[in-house]
Amino acid sequence: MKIGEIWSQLGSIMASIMFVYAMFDKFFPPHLRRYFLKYTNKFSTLFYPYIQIKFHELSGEKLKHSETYKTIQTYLSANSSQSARRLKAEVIKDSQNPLVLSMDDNQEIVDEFNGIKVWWSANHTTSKSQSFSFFPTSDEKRFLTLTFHKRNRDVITTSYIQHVLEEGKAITTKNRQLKLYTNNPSKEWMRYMSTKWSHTSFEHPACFETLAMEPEKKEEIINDLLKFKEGKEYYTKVGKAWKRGYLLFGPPGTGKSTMISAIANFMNYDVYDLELTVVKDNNELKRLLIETSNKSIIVIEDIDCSLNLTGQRKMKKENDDDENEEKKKLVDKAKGEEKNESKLTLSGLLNFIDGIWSACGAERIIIFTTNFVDKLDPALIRRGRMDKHIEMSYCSYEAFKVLARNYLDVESHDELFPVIGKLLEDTNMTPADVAENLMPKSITEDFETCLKKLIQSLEEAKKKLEEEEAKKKTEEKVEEARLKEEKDKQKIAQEEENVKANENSKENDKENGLIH
Ligand SMILES: Nc1ncnc2c1ncn2[C@@H]1O[C@H](COP(=O)(O)OP(=O)(O)OP(=O)(O)O)[C@@H](O)[C@H]1O
Ligand SMILES: [Mg+2]
Repeated sequence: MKIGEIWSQLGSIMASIMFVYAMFDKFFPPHLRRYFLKYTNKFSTLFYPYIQIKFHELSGEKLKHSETYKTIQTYLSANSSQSARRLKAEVIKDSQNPLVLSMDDNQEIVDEFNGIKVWWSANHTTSKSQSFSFFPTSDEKRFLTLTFHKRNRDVITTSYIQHVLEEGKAITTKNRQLKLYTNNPSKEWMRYMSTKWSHTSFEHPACFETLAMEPEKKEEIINDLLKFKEGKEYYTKVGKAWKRGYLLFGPPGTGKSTMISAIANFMNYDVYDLELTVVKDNNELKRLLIETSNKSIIVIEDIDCSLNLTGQRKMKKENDDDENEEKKKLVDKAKGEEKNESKLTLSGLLNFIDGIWSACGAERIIIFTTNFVDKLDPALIRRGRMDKHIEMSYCSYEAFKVLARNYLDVESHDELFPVIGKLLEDTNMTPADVAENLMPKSITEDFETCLKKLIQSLEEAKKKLEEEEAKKKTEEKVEEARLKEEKDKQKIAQEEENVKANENSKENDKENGLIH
């Protein structure tokens, strides 16, 4: 018989005694009751070498649902679905696995930690509500009981419980359905909602395995993310806010947005897609920031197009050395606007990134994307703000191999892969275009047809590029010839002028009698 069962039977005996005790409550004088309790307790502790800890479902004065109870339940559910005989099924909101199985009441499961055995059981007590109500409810109290030998008290109360809570939290985070938040109110009524963000579930399937880019570069990003995720102590030690900024830049279709989704899935973070063009002023930006949660990614796509932030910054700089009255007036105006926070400004955005931003949250990543990195104000993308600059480039051979595996399940092809590799070197094709060519358009298209289709596209692209280069060269030559002609003309004109000037001077000399 299991330890838990033995002691649950002993418990029933004790309960029967207590019942008898309760029945005769009225007839026992109080001092006899005290003796009875004292000796029954002594009796049980003498022979009972186990310690029990109860974790109640409802806790605190207001009987709120206990987070600890939920976390332990999550930890146990992984174990109980295999070992408990009677299970309870629950549907959990916002979870990737909405159906959660946990052990049913009075079931018991065994867990092991560093070679120590412990027993968990799910229990409940029911007592009828004494107070009058139109909707009588039975007062049911649920709790989980942890039983362990008293010789293991220290390990269990310090390390084991900590381990259970950490594991439970990790499982909750892993199973959490990610959310995609946006501040772009698509519906008019949303403008009047108290919260500035609306959300939907984030279900983008992108991941690092399917992201096409050079393996070393990918590895470097993954390592950077892992270091960030596990960097709580490090960031505290160096006195830096636990945040990291990434700048993704490159031509359209090179995978910047796909990379953001891959990062979100890898880190298990929610995504806040911040649309700056609809943010009224700096105050609204602050409010939006305060409403974001930890473990999240704040994304500003196409930062170069979002606002004319560069202009304002430049105006401010120019003021330092330029005395021009007109400019000064403009700068004062911009400063006034910043002061009143009546507009969204570059300094507002910089504050968003490293001012109050640092103080009101942890474990957050901010990502900017742009097609034109040179257009951005250096202040916006300097290290410390945007810690890592990642260039998303045209499709390389290594990136193509990832796409071929994703789209065609092909790892290599002796004949066609080298041709594609060579053509990719000679052209600038984005991973988006390569992917489009590789995608079978009908069930009759096999992988070789798709690879040949890509080769054809690459050859066309190469031809186009060569034609463009040839055209450019011809134009350059024409321009060169035009310049040469102009120069020659100028030279001839100059020479003619010189001859004329010479003749004039000779004539003058003749008139003056210097030449006979
Ligand atoms: N590096 C890549 N790896 C895998 N797929 C990619 C990659 N780049 C592009 N793609 C494919 O091309 C599509 C477009 O890519 P994506 O939207 O990520 O490009 P982008 O760089 O964000 O472009 P834009 O600058 O126009 O926003 C994606 O849906 C994806 O299927
Ligand atoms: Mg994009």
